[in-house]
Amino acid sequence: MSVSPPLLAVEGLTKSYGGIHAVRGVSFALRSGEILALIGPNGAGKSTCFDMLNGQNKPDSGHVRLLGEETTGKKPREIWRMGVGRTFQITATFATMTVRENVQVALISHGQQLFNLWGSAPNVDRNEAGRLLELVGMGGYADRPCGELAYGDLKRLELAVALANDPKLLLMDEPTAGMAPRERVELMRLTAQIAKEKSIGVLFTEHDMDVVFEHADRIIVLNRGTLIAEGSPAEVRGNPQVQAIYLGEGLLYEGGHREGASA
Ligand SMILES: Nc1ncnc2c1ncn2[C@@H]1O[C@H](COP(=O)(O)OP(=O)(O)OP(=O)(O)O)[C@@H](O)[C@H]1O
Repeated sequence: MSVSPPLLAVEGLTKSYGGIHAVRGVSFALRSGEILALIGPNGAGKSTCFDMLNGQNKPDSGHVRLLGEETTGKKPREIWRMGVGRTFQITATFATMTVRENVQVALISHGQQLFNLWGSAPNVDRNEAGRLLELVGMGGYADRPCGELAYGDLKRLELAVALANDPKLLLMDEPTAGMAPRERVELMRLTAQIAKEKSIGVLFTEHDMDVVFEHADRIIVLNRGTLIAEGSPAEVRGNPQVQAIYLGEGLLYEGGHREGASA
């Protein structure tokens, strides 16, 4: 009986900068529909790891596979075309375009349609853009210029833009950075709901431990480039090694002050 490969399989991923071992032999897997958080203190290697998954950085060794297909060494655009979407720490939208047009541009890009950005974009994929905006609760904002949006709304728009690619895997680098606490929980609740409905796997890094422990199905913990723990939120919270690296930050205790601490 053949076993289908996981959505994302990471094997022995390694990257050094001169004498700095940023990521050392990291391996993990992610299933469709699963929400996996990647946490660790500052300098743990989270961003380096992320950038190797989306093709922005080349590993020294190791493999990344999407549904069994090698993505290692491919360019970001090729990896995106294979079904890996991403959202950014700093929102990447066109301020002078409307909210709907921003999603249309992403849809056009996905469909590889040729167009004149300022000429015909408003007529292309209008309905699909509207549907995606409804999905993230932004239907009422469709005709507003993006530059007028509040930060939390921009993040929801960014989610709609990432979904325009119909991704199998969504990489979210600190998706709630800069948001108010209530907005953070709301954005991740929405992301988790959409991921479950559409069977999208989500890998995210996050500084807010409330968001991590509330929304992740599973957590992996990096420290100095090495994966030191992996498990359910309860398992990771109770892991003595994890507690030791976060000691003093009050991160892992129910009801403790967790705001603003480093992921
Ligand atoms: N381009 C680079 N050149 C040299 N060293 C780098 C480079 N990028 C990262 N590093 C080093 O690699 C290690 C891991 O960095 P990385 O940014 O991946 O950690 P991180 O967990 O994302 O940290 P943070 O939470 O602060 O963003 C750090 O010691 C960092 O200084």
